[in-house]
Amino acid sequence: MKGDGIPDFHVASEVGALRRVLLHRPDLSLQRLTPSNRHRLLFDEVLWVRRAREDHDAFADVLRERGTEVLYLGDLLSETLDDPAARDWVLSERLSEAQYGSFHGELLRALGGMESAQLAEHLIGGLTVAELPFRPTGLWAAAADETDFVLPPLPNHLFARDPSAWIYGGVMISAMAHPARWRETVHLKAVYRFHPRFANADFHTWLDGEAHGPVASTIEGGDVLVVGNGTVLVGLSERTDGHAVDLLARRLFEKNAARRVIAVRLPRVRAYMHLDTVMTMVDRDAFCVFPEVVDRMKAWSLRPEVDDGGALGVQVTEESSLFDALADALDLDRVRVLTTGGDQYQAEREQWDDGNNLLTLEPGVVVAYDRNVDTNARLQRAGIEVITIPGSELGRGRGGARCMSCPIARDGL
Ligand SMILES: NC(=O)NCCC[C@H](N)C(=O)O
Repeated sequence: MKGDGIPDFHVASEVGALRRVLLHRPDLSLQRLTPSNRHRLLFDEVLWVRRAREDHDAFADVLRERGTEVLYLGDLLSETLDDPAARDWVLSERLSEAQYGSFHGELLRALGGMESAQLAEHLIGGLTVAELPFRPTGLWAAAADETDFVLPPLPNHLFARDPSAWIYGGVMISAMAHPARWRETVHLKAVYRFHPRFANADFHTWLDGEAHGPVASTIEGGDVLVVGNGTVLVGLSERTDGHAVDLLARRLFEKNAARRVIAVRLPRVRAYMHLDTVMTMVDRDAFCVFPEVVDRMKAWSLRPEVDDGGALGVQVTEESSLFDALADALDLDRVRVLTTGGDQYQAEREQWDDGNNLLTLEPGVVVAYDRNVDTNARLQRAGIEVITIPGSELGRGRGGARCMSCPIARDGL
């Protein structure tokens, strides 16, 4: 708890005043995105990085002007690496002997000797053969070009929402679905375990980024909405499956952090990779949704259930209406459903450009990309204050204001 009386780490809702948020400023990793590697790295286009950085700074300014403390992952990781134990842990997680065989030891020594800021920059931004301070040996090195990556760039750190998510009094480290994003969670784990700001703080770790059980299952933060009042809404999507949600629900129920998890099933396609690409909460009683997908989603409620032997289980009940279930969970008569703007073509375009992916700063105040004019106008007509930021560069990796932010302290409803 800081002097402002707000818990450092507690996210009690989707729309209560946003107090602290984690962002990642566009960096070296995006400079290494090319037409030939962008698909593997889950981007649809390359970015004009300088402009993306300016636009991202404008986003951070909006947050600060509204009283939100902005933390940057690059800074936190660099500060974390000042601790020798943290540095050893990160390097041992990132570099296995199996992967780097012939020059593993030399690489460990080279990275271990870097300044923290430089090491953080390369862990996120990648390291090329040309940047190695030694001549690597072995077949891989003999066959590699100077521009090949020894450490791959991780441009999707821009989308801070996904590798970890704060849910009530704890954090979920995601089990990421795509190899291009697997390594991100090492950095988040290191920060939450070792950084002085987090290391001695009192919070739960709901999931630790492991593969869950015999069937490897995955979950990402973009699928998790902390709707409040003891409820969490989770998407079963291209990235998140039911095993991980079952486990998350059980962990939340064990600590009485939540009473209900509502799960919805999305089509498994890239345009709707996470729930927050088609649905975000914008006010105490309102959601902004892409109806073509959301209207067809099946929904289930998960609640804690204690058996005769006293063991905690999870009871699953199918819901007939997602929005009735949400109204019930939020103690409302009904919720308002605000849809993507424009005709059918424009709505599909605006969904693709993250028109529904809004970051709510307080009830009824959202940050949105400027380009989604029809959706933004519709929100304004419904009484929502829309603060716009430029989206033409930042949106090229398919993420909006919500995707680019990881709230770590937020008030309740
Ligand atoms: N929550 C989100 O929807 N995040 C957007 C992630 C975009 C990133 N390029 C990805 O494909 O994982």
